Amino acid sequence: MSVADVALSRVSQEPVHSTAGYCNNQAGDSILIYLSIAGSMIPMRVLESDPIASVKLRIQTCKGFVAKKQKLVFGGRELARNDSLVKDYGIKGGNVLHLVLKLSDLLLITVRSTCGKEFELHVDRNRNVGYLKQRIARKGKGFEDVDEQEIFCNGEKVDDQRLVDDLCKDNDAVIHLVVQKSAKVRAKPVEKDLELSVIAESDLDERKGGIVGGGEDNPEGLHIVTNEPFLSDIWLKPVIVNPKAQLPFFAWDMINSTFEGLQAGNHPIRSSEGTGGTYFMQNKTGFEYVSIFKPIDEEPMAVNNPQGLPASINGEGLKKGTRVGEGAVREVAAYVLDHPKSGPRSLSGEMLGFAGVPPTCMVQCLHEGFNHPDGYDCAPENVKVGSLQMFMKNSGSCEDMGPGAFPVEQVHKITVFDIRMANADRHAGNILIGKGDDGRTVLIPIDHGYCLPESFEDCTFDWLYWPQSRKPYTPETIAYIKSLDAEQDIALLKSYGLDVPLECARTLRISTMLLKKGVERGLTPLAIGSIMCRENINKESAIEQIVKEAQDSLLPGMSEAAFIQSVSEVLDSWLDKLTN
Ligand SMILES: Nc1ncnc2c1ncn2[C@@H]1O[C@H](COP(=O)(O)OP(=O)(O)OP(=O)(O)O)[C@@H](O)[C@H]1O
Repeated sequence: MSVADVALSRVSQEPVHSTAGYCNNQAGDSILIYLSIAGSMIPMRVLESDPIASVKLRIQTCKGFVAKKQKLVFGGRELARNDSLVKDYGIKGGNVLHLVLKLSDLLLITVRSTCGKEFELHVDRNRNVGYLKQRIARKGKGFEDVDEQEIFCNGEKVDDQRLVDDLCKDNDAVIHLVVQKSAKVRAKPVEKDLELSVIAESDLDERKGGIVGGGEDNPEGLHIVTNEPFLSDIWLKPVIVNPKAQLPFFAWDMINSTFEGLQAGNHPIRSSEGTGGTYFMQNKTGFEYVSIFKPIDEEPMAVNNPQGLPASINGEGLKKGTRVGEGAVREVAAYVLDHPKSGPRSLSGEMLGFAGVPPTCMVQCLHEGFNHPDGYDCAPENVKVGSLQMFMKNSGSCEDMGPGAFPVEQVHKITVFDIRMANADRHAGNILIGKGDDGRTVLIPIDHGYCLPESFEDCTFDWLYWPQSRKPYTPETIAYIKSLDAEQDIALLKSYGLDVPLECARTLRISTMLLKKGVERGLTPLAIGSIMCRENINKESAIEQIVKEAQDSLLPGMSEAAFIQSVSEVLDSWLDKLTN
């Protein structure tokens, strides 16, 4: 069921007393709230003592939206804690909850040959069968000629105009792709994705050298428009605040490929997942995604947010201690601070750091394909500023499977990053699952718009509940943690022109300190992470209490350094009590 399928009437101005058609619950402390989704209002009865998880389950039962694909927002705050109660969030009768659905746009299609070789394709579910054939053809190996491919679904030939999404509607359907003269490909939907199995009539794959990637274009040269910006209706250039902090070559490659894609007429594709405006940017062939663009004016609660979230009243973002419009800067900061084991990356340095945050930079981009609710022309006010992040090939997110299979060191690198950055948005959907060169599972952390908040209130880490977080850090990871230096990190951000407000710099100092002191005492990721996260929404975390105690012990007018020293002492005695 898609959002558009929810044909619901708007809420009436009068309180609604009839329960006909509602998600109903008759118990004593029940209240009537409204769910706002895609411009419609759904009345719904819940108990004030209901956990948020039950509210989501009720929405699932009544409306068919799977609970883990739901994001609920009330009063400018995401109801991120499933075990917290409706009343904990201050929700009262008559209140409106905004429901955002995290629908996956990309289908992972696995093409498997009888020789045991396979390749994967990511295809937007809104593309048609003709496009799917072209993607298969680009992989070579006997499929080159699109005209030789025929796709059958439930015994009927599917024409090229049919949407890929339609092929996955019926989970029992078997789809066949017949490649005339050479091979057959059979496909069946596997949960949300599609698996194609190739039944070659000969050992064609072998003769052609096996199944490998389709020789992606590797555009050379720079195609960034650097002269007058508004001569063209397409515009993309990096935002470089400090000219001395140059962009590495791989960031330029990403920007160039993205620009070529736009120039070739390949429009940004808006993700239906997530609470903000997030766009998949294509390369010039239109067959590959190159990057992810997140404009600041389309962030959750920002004025041009396309997901229907109301604008923030006081400027505060969806998570406590963050501000609307700062998400892109935080995304860039997260990449800059995720330095490799060898230290902060230099120009020729490694692309990925310790945790593997995808390369991210700040850009400005003009294109009609973004959300322009007031209309579009090639005017300066329509230029969007935002973060551009490298698209990472993946087979879904950690939300799609149980955590048992994730390698310990992959989970640990993310725990280090999240604690250090006091990440307020680390749910399993924000970790993609990729494959390293050696074929092993790699976890890819994304979505860092709520890192380094001004306070620790909303820090939550899904990995706290994963078995890997109970295992101690390895000596290599401990060595990396010991090498971290918050003062150097703050200076590094400044060298990129990213001015860190005092409160955010303080967060970085305290969280780095907690991480270092924690490993010195042999604590596990679970033990350290639990100090940073609230057990429930109304109980302050240990780190919040420590910060408060340090603040209380300070005399007015004392320096930041004195404050940090005070936090250090309180933290030491807290940890001593914990470990003795
Ligand atoms: N670097 C990336 N590589 C590949 N896919 C990505 C990348 N970044 C984001 N995506 C895809 O885009 C989707 C939306 O991105 P993201 O979660 O960052 O958006 P958001 O609006 O900030 O979401 P949220 O509501 O979780 O905060 C992701 O679920 C993922 O499928």
